[in-house]
Parts: sequence; C-alpha cells; structure tokens
Amino acid sequence: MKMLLLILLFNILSWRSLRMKRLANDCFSNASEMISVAEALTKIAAAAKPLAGTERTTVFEAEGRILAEDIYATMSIPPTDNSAVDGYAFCFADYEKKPDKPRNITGQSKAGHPWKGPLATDAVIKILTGAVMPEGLDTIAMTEDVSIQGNQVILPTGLKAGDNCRKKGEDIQAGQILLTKGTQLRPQELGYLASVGLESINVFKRLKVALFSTGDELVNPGEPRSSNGIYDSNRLILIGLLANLGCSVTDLGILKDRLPVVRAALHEAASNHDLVLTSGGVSMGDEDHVKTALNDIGHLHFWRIAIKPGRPLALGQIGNTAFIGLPGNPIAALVCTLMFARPLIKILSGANTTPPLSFQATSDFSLKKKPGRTEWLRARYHVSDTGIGIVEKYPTEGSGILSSAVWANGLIEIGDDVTYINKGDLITFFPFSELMR
Ligand SMILES: Nc1nc2c(c(=O)[nH]1)N[C@H]1C(S)=C(S)[C@@H](COP(=O)(O)OP(=O)(O)OC[C@H]3O[C@@H](n4cnc5c(N)ncnc54)[C@H](O)[C@@H]3O)O[C@H]1N2
Ligand code: MOO
Repeated sequence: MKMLLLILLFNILSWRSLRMKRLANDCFSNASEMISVAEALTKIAAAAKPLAGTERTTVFEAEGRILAEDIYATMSIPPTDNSAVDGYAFCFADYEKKPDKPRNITGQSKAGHPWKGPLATDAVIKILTGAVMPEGLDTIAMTEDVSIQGNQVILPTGLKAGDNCRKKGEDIQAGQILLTKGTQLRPQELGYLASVGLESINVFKRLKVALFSTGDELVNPGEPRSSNGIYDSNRLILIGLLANLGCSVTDLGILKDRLPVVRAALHEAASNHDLVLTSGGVSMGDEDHVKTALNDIGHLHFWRIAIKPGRPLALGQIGNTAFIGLPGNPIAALVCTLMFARPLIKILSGANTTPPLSFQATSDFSLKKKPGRTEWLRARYHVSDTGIGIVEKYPTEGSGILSSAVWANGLIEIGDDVTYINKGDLITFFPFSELMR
C-alpha cells in the first residue's frame, strides 16, 4: 500500500514539474494552455493508481465490487458429463450399428440421483436434464423424438455421437483463470464464482469520497432561502453518481466562499478520504477560492480542458488524497463527473478501465461548432418508425439548464476537429446508462 502511494506521489510530482513549466503564466488567460480531452485522460491514467485497500467479502454481498485478486478455478464445470435434455441415454458405437432396433430401458438417472448399476452395451437409461451421464453412455435422444413400447424404446435415426450431452469441463477447466484483478463484479460474474463453489473473495474497499458544494448563494433543500439564494442541486447529482460508481460518499455540505474556510475544510476532508470532490469556485471570479486553497495545501495539476461544458476543471492532490474541483454549473458538474471523475474514480478504486460503450446514430439536427474543443450535448436517442436510431439534441445549450439532463437519455460527443454536423450525419452517442456505472 505504502509502495503504491509512493509510486502515485512520484508520478504526481513528475507530472507536476512538467505542468509547472506550462503553467508559468496564468493559463486561464491563454487559450493555448488548454489541454485536449485525450491529453487530460492520458494524464489521469498515467498519474492515478489504486488508492483503496482491500477487504474480504462474500459473493452474496459483492455486487458491483472490484475484485482485488486473480481467481483460478478449483474444479471443472460441469464437474461431470451430463444431460442437456430430458431423454434416453445410449452408447453411440452400438446405436450406429443398428439405430432403430428396440432397446431395453434399464434404469433412470436424475439430477442429484445418478444411475450407478452395470449396463449392457445396447442398454438405454432414461435421463433427466442435468443428470450425470451413466458410465459407458455418451449420446442422448430427446423424449419427444423416441417411441416407447412397454419397457423398450426405439431411438430416432440420424443422431450424432455426443448429441444432447454436456461434457465435463466444457464451460470451465479446473486450474484455468476465471476472473482477473480489477474486474467489476456484475451478477453474472458472481454466479460464475459461485459455480465453482467460491464463497468469499478479496475486493477493493470502497473509495472514500468527501463531497462539498461551494458558494454563498447555496441553500440546502428544505431550508429557508433568501431572495438571492439558490438551492444546491449539484450535491444530489453527485451523491447519486458517486454511489453508482461504488464509492462510499461523505456528504460534507456547503462551503462558504471564504478562502480560510475552503482551505481548512479541504485539508480536513483529505486527511480521512481517498478523494475530495467539490463543485463550484474553480473559475475566475473573486470568490472562486478552490484553486487557491488547493495550491496552498496541495498541488493543482491542471484546470483547463478544451471542452464544453466544463472548461474550468481542477485536478490535483492533497497529500495522498486525490482532488477534483468540478465547475459549479450543474450540467458542467454532471458532464465533467461522467467524462473525467469517472475514469479517475475507476482507477483509484482498482477497477479496470474500459471506455464506456457508445454507438453511432443519425443526427436529426444541423450544427456549427468551433474547432479545437470537444463538446458534449444533452441528447435523446430513439428509434424511428422505420427502425433507424435517431439522436435529437436539447434545443438550448446553457450549462445551468438542468431540465436538459432530465429530458436527455445520454450525451452526444462531438470531437475536436468537427466544425459542422449535417442533419442525417452519423454521430457518437453515449447512453447515460453506460456513463453512470
Ligand atoms: N471569466 C470567466 N468566467 C467564467 C468562465 C470563464 O472561462 N471565464 N467559465 C464559465 C464556466 S464555463 C463555468 S462552468 C463557470 C464555472 O465556475 P465555478 O466553478 O467557479 O462555479 P461558480 O461560479 O461557483 O458557479 C457557477 C454557477 O453554478 C451555480 N452553482 C454552483 N454550485 C451549485 C450547486 N451546488 N447547485 C446549483 N447551482 C450551483 C452558481 O450559482 C453559478 O450560477 O464559470 C463561468 N465563468
Ligand atoms: O463549464 Mo461551463 O459549463 O461550460 O458553463
């Protein structure tokens, strides 16, 4: 653990010394200092290392957790040859000689109750789905394909060796690797682990995230509001997003716009969390204290990315605790969390990072765009009457318009170089369902 933190610190420091040269002047006033999305994500991937420790949990409680060990199979699945159907098991080598001769039904094999007696070479065993194949038999005819005459059966012609029989180890071979460290455990992975009898596993501890909103104008829902107050919506958005990403969130409320207050609160939160997340106070205003506070008590690594929305974004470090300062506008906070905090959180949590799934769909709008920045538009995907996947965009772009995110079911991504989208073009759409897990 100490080693990991040292590596992280080393990476951060070397990254910082690189950035220091580029940040010699106030980068906010110089558009050329903005970095691209790809650069930002590369920096995140290079600097971040898993921060959370590990703990043991049972497979019954491990949904969504991140595996902290490679897991090998201690047994084969299926553990024996067994039947895929309800039917009659026979020896193919004997059947091949005279497929349609009547054969004696010698006994039964049921799931959990195998046939154990001796068998003649032309014997047939009535067998149920999942039952162990009797020794010497290798092929099964389905019940509905045979004809029964008293205690005899006539098998259908045309069966092939091994039909309807599931072979030992056809799913999992004893000794093979089942899942690798960093896998996020979905229900199917938990069933997979249970199938080889595993009950307890090592997972990464949940990433401990401290969450603040900043701004004198902010009021908690349910509290009295003065005429110049607005209710804090970001914290609710972020609590939900962080919980979906498997974090353990400490909601630390609203910070007043005072540098000593922000500084002390961030310092305190960093002492017992893996990540501190704030929203607001990262742009150019006189009351935007988050960057200054971070510079005072830790390191600020970068804070301008060529994107819309969410241009001012702070990423840094307070001691060994990671820090993200999200922009205050609710849509900018949401989009930056999905596009930057999410990959960082995945790495810090020990998870493998795979980009979220996106797909191409047809634009139902035309748009002019500035080159040199990535834009994410709130969008709604639907399938047209003629079966084509269509993407609409929300009519306005203001990043304070939370209605747009409620209306949308995902985001359109428009790359740096694109300057124009024509109606009918294929564009990239990320469903929220992919971005929010
Ligand atoms: N001179 C410049 N000014 C601004 C720039 C710029 O490039 N140059 N960028 C603008 C952009 S883009 C954004 S986004 C904002 C981000 O600013 P801050 O992170 O400092 O955010 P605040 O000023 O604190 O708040 C912005 C806006 O969002 C509202 N807000 C903040 N927190 C919450 C919350 N928890 N719940 C609901 N609403 C919140 C706040 O009241 C403001 O209206 O900077 C621009 N300025
Ligand atoms: O970061 Mo801002 O969202 O583009 O208004």
